[in-house]
Amino acid sequence: MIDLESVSVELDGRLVLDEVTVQLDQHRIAVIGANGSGKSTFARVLDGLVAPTRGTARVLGFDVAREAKRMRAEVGFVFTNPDAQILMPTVAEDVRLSLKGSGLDRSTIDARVASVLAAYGLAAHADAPAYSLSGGQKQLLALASVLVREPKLVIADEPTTLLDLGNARRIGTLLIEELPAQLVVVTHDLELAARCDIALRFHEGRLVELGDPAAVVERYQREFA
Ligand SMILES: Nc1ncnc2c1ncn2[C@@H]1O[C@H](COP(=O)(O)OP(=O)(O)OP(=O)(O)O)[C@@H](O)[C@H]1O
Repeated sequence: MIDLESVSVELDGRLVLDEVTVQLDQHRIAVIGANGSGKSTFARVLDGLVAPTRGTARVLGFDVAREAKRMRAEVGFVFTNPDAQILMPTVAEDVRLSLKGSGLDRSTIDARVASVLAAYGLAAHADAPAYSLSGGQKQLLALASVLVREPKLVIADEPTTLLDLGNARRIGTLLIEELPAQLVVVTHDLELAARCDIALRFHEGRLVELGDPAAVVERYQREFA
């Protein structure tokens, strides 16, 4: 459950989120809108990466400003650029790092890492250097490293932007149809947005529309017709 009450964010003295109030319990939540409209800032508030300047934000029952550390144990954030989150030299080590401190025993960790690498088509690259992967494979690795922790909520900021059509479809289907967790996806891919359960549209820092994704997408497209 996501519950924002009059959340405003000011960065460098500029209002980038303006009094956002919203409650969301849908499984697949799309966030759309023009460049600079505040989508990424909204996503970062949900993960505690950006603190509200005013208002309160609760995610999975946690106050994001005061309980960010506990909340992050349950939330996975996927960045647009996978290089921002790939930390370890090899593919398998990067996935394994996500389970550090999980309290799981070694054989359970081995099994989880192997199963996630297989699920994302990366098993053959397990011992390869992460830098040797293609952009799409890196995005798959970034996702695998987040999802191996089995978060309850996944926040993905434009996860298909860097991908070719095949990989974008593959990741889109994985996120929309296969991911067990709740998903918030910030995207310019309006087809992907339309496949969600609800869409939110931001404009100049304000949440200007939310509802049936096909209808929200259609009205957005009509503005540019
Ligand atoms: N750290 C920062 N300091 C100052 N301004 C910022 C900062 N981060 C973002 N902004 C500004 O806040 C506004 C909203 O940015 P945000 O990244 O949330 O938009 P967005 O809708 O995700 O855009 P895009 O589609 O281009 O990714 C922009 O005008 C941006 O320049």
